[in-house]
Amino acid sequence: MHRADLPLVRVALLGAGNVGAEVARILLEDSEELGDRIGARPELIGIAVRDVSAPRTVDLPQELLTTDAEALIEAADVVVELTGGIEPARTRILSALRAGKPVVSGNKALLAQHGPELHAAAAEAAGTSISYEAAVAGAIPIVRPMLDSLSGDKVNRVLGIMNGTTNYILDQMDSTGADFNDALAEAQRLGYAEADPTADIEGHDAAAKVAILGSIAFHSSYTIDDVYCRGITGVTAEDVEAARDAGYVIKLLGVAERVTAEAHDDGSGATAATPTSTSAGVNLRVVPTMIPRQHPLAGVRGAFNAVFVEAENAGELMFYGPGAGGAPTASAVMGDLVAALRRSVAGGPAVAPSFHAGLPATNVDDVRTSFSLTLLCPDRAGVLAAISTVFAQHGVSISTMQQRDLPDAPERPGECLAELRIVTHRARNADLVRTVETIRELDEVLDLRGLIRVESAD
Ligand SMILES: NC(=O)c1ccc[n+]([C@@H]2O[C@H](COP(=O)([O-])OP(=O)(O)OC[C@H]3O[C@@H](n4cnc5c(N)ncnc54)[C@H](O)[C@@H]3O)[C@@H](O)[C@H]2O)c1
Ligand SMILES: N[C@@H](CCO)C(=O)O
Ligand code: NA
Repeated sequence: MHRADLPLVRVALLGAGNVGAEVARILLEDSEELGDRIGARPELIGIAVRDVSAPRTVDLPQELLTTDAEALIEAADVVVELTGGIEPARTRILSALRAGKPVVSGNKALLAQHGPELHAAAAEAAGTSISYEAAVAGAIPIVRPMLDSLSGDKVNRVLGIMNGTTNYILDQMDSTGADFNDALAEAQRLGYAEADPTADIEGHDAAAKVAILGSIAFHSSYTIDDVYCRGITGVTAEDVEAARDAGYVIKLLGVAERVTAEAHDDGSGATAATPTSTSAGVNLRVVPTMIPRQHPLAGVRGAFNAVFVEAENAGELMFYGPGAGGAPTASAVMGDLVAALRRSVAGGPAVAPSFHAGLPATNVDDVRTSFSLTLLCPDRAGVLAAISTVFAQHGVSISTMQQRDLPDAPERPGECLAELRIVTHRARNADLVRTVETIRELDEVLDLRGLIRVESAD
């Protein structure tokens, strides 16, 4: 068909911030080429903003700006939501879906909290869809490969660096020896972290992405409340240095993994002290984790993201690239928009993701990982025996123990102290927590620090 004869599709854009302004730019610059790809020319009919006179990162035609988002949605064929937050984004998306209009969104906070409701609304209005590639790891294609390319496989684990701000901070701490506060200040100066970086450094942003990706990977609906979440504010320069000395790097990992009822044997011969009848399900968590320097995720530097997928038939896959930023995230939004419009042009109902499996989210108590911890002790006979007895009592098996003598420690002038770095075999989280509580009470232990999970230690 000649370009001039292509039908028009009316696109409403909600939000003209970092990502929205870039989406508007691409739509305005590339609409003819995109029209050829879609078979209909996308026409940006308006951009809903809060303040039409606010400064923008991209020069946008003033006549497209409006504060009446509802009228704009009403007039459109497809809606792109890039305002963020729960309301009014949720209500606006629901009204568009109920009117049969496809929606593209980057709103991870909303998807991680109200995903089931939004998917249900899309499914009820046959022919429509909600797409959100931008919501997980920005530009990296991961949502659609999980939905489509891996839909015939069985995913066992998804492991990712899904927050650029925290990866930048941990990378700075690792490569320059900076402490947490200095690295955070640098991340803010470079514009990676928000002025209020809480959602990034406390792990909430990554937890939202784990809920979204875990739902797709395991064909079950999860929300952010199902994700056990620990941020990086407690990670010290000493932890990072100790990890480096032992051949590891600390990353904030988002994990969604299949838990089977049989996954109890750690290969060490130790018997767990508490019953371990784990029910099958999926564990979802965000935790600072030591990973070996040779692991593919260890090489993910700066503000980059990566997602590592282990699937039964595909084996190990890694998806890597920019996880944030206006133009990169706009690329993911545009991919979803083109795909949704191609479907509309072709006709027929949209294909909904399947969440039929209903695998329950499991409690973190039953998760089995290795742990690293450092103890400060007096250097005298019987100390090691007392400590290792507590580990044995709780069924936690020690994999490696390194001793460093500290003859001049300020804690006890004139006394010989030793620092013990212990890495355990895989153990249940609950058993490890009890071990640590008991060890803290021992007279032989002056300090316990650097308690961090370890991936792939045995
Ligand atoms: N920036 C990134 O790198 C990135 C990456 C992935 C996903 N996302 C997601 O994309 C979305 C947009 O992110 P952003 O970085 O562009 O945020 P932003 O804060 O730069 O932009 C949001 C814009 O929406 C406007 N807005 C807020 N409420 C509104 C309302 N009720 N009506 C009209 N306009 C309203 C704000 O004034 C602001 O200009 C968010 O959901 C975010 O989580 C962002
Ligand atoms: N704040 C997020 C933006 C992308 O979701 C990050 O640092 O990765
Ligand atoms: Na993505």
